[in-house]
Amino acid sequence: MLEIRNLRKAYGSHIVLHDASLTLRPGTIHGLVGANGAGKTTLINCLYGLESDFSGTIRDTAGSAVRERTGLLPYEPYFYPRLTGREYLEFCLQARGRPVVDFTGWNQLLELPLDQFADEYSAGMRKKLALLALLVQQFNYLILDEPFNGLDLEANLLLKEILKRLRDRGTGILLTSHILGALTETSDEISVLVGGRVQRHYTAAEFGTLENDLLDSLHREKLGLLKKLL
Ligand SMILES: Nc1ncnc2c1ncn2[C@@H]1O[C@H](COP(=O)(O)OP(=O)(O)OP(=O)(O)O)[C@@H](O)[C@H]1O
Repeated sequence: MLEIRNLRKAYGSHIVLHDASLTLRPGTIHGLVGANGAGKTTLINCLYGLESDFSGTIRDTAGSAVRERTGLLPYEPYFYPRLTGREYLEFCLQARGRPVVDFTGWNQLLELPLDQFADEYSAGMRKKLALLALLVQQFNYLILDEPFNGLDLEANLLLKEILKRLRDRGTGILLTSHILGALTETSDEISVLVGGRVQRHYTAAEFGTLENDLLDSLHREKLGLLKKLL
């Protein structure tokens, strides 16, 4: 399991995460929702070791460093200039000391022009390439920051199916999305980040309540304001 306990992270005087706790279990898809700026990416970056200077505990209960058995899809994947898609994939594997594998099978699904420069890919293609680099590595855990964002309809459907199959094979997947349907269709549990804390945790049986809770707060606050404006 990956465990986050009482995570507190501030940028200067701005406290982003106050006391966030979350567990990612093997064989589970765990959705993380929260408003823009709620701290989802910050939480992910702390979990993956991209941020330091936080308090609380973050650990892989198997005893290894989180990064060793975990792959990260960042919100905006970065590619070195003048590196083809294929070279990027090879680079990712070699950087982790893994053998270079044949990408053909996975790329029949994702259909990327692997011999073009990755920094010239469209936004959706960039996301697919970063995903492909994770899929060929067989991680125990995946952390996916907005994986559906920018993907076309077919790739969206495909990704949902890929995630479910990985989950069924034992992978623990933490994913963020602003598309509630994408989360409720794929996740086994969803945590809601509000005010720097996991305000509530919903099991799949409670997803109907989650939608109602979100709609309720929208109706109470923003739709009331909108009525005054329009
Ligand atoms: N490097 C940084 N320096 C200063 N403040 C930062 C930094 N990174 C994030 N923040 C602030 O932390 C807060 C949380 O940002 P974060 O990107 O984690 O939110 P998020 O929930 O992922 O948002 P979104 O849904 O818009 O992607 C924001 O107020 C943001 O301005």
